[in-house]
Amino acid sequence: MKSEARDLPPLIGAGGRVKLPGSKSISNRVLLLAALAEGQAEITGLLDSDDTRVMLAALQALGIAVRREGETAHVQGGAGRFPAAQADLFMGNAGTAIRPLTAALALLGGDYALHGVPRMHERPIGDLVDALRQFGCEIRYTGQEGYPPLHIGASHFRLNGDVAVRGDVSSQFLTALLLALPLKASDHDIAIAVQGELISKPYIEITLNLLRRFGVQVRRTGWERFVIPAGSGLRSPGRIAVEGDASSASYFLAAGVLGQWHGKGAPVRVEGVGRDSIQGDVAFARVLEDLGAQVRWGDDFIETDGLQAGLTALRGGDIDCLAIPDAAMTLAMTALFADAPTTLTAIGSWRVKETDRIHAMATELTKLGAKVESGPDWLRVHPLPAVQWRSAAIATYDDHRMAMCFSLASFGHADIRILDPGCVAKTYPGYFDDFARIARPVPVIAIDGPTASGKGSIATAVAEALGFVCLDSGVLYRLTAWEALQQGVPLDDSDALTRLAADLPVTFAAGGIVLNGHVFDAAQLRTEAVGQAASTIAAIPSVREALFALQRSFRRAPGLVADGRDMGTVVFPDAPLKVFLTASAHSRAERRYKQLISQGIPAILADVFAELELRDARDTQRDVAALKPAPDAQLLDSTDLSLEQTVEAVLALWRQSV
Ligand SMILES: Nc1ncnc2c1ncn2[C@@H]1O[C@H](COP(=O)(O)OP(=O)(O)OP(=O)(O)O)[C@@H](O)[C@H]1O
Ligand SMILES: Nc1ccn([C@@H]2O[C@H](COP(=O)(O)O)[C@@H](O)[C@H]2O)c(=O)n1
Repeated sequence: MKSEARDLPPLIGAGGRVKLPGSKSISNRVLLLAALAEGQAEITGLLDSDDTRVMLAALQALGIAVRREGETAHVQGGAGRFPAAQADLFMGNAGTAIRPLTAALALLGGDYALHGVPRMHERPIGDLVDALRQFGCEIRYTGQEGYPPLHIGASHFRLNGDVAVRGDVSSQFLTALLLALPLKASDHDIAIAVQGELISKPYIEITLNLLRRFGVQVRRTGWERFVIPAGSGLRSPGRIAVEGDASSASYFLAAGVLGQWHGKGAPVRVEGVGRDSIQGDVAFARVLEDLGAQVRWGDDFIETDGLQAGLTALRGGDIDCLAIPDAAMTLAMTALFADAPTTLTAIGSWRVKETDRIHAMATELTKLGAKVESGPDWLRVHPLPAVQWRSAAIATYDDHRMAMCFSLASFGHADIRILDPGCVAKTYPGYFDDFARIARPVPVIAIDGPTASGKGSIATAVAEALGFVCLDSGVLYRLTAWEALQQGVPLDDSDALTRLAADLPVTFAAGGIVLNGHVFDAAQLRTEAVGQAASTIAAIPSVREALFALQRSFRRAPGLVADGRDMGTVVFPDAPLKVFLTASAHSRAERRYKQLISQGIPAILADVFAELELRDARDTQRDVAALKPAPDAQLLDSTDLSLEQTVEAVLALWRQSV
């Protein structure tokens, strides 16, 4: 089931610390090794995500006793066998679970069915199956040849020289064999010969490192031949800690660079990986450093802090990503902010990941306005100038890394909506909450209140004092009403009014409002007829919805002051300062009366008062986005304050809030 879309506020900076969730690659390898080993294992820092749950559920279905307490799991090893000789195993879309389990089950033999989500059935496994068949394993494709689902039958284990496995499609095939073959190496050396250039070598390093922890010393000749020595057997190390996930670290490390030079930021530190990490994706931080980022390394942390002295943007260039296929996706995002095109090479494996990531990345970057080129195993991303950014709803293709990567687009100059953000549960269920904790959104001062309370005048003065952008949201309702009156659209024709609002041909230039390509005399909007019509159509939910994105598009660095009726309650609910500005009805009527007269618009005070009360009633009593203070709004009564005093009061509240 798809999750609800998530709108990300544009960001002006980033700063803080993130404790990384456990590494997916380490978690699933350690779980399998512990399940097959002799003895009990206590695994700390274990990742809790879809992919690790899939592995845990499979191991339990295979009869392994696992007790979980938060991030710690206690596994009673099966000492080289699974108690259940028969099982039906759902593998979701977890490549790190299905591949090594297939190898272990096939070598042990039994009656096992392995299947997953539809995408899993499109991810190749034929090279692994071919390798296992050389050992006499019985494996049958129950769907499409070369892909899951699979049925595993009896094992007629035999050794016949080196076993060949391809290394150029996925390194997980080799990992699967390395993890499972100690089960059969009691009497003989078992050798694996890798065919083709091995990709993702650092992931093989993780596998070898963890095998060592479980007592198996694999010998290797370069990256072509691996030998599991006779007499090898898996023995639990007792306690084993899982490092933080280095691929997940990449988003925060990128944020620490983009956030610092785009505005307000402090360093961003990820905790759980450091200079001695066994994960290859920590090399992402070195790549960032080469591109011009300031990076600091600790034993258990990595920190980024903007750009190196003298730089104004990250450098572009060609980057060989063979060793960092997952974290390389993050480089496609930082490339938007570089000073020259960035070409990611050796990323052919992206084609067979959770989705075709080269296609997905190119498609979604293009939506933002970026120029992107791609080939079978490469992707070139051109820098995206501020004025060319387009707001976009980003599709995530049921791929956690697509969702996490595109959170970085919120450092750009557009509004970003992430579709189906829940797909991050595969490896990082709390990602968006952690990202929000280090993100510094473009600040908004929301000023709401009744008619003629002074919102517009105060908002303009506050914006000027702070150098912020100013949005008078009432103008959008007034413009829609004005167009409706011009075109003779009845004020109860909600469909026609919604179309008018959605296609409002308006831009806001330094010289004022440009409507239908012409500078518009804003005084025409200030008549009471337009005001009443505006408040009538403002009660139509679809009209409000149609104006929503336009209002949010005003939130740009360095900040926004927005005035209206629902700025703090609906449009910018995360505004760090919300002011509800009031004044007595009498003083508001008097102010409006004086304002109209000073503008040469004839008015009668009693009429102004009556119309103001009518509009107040309509605005406060409507069903949708009714005028009311947000629960966290500061109430400010300006009845006895001058304009200047009111401005100062708002500025004082702002100073207190930052
Ligand atoms: N504190 C104040 N003291 C005296 N006059 C004020 C004060 N605040 C605003 N005014 C004046 O009141 C008039 C109405 O203010 P303004 O147009 O800013 O109100 P508003 O809340 O934006 O109204 P609307 O909702 O109708 O757009 C202006 O002439 C403005 O100068
Ligand atoms: N956020 C807003 C702003 C305005 N309205 C409606 O538009 C009318 C005109 O607004 P002014 O601030 O220019 O007077 C107003 O009476 C509201 O009905 C709104 O609903 N939400």
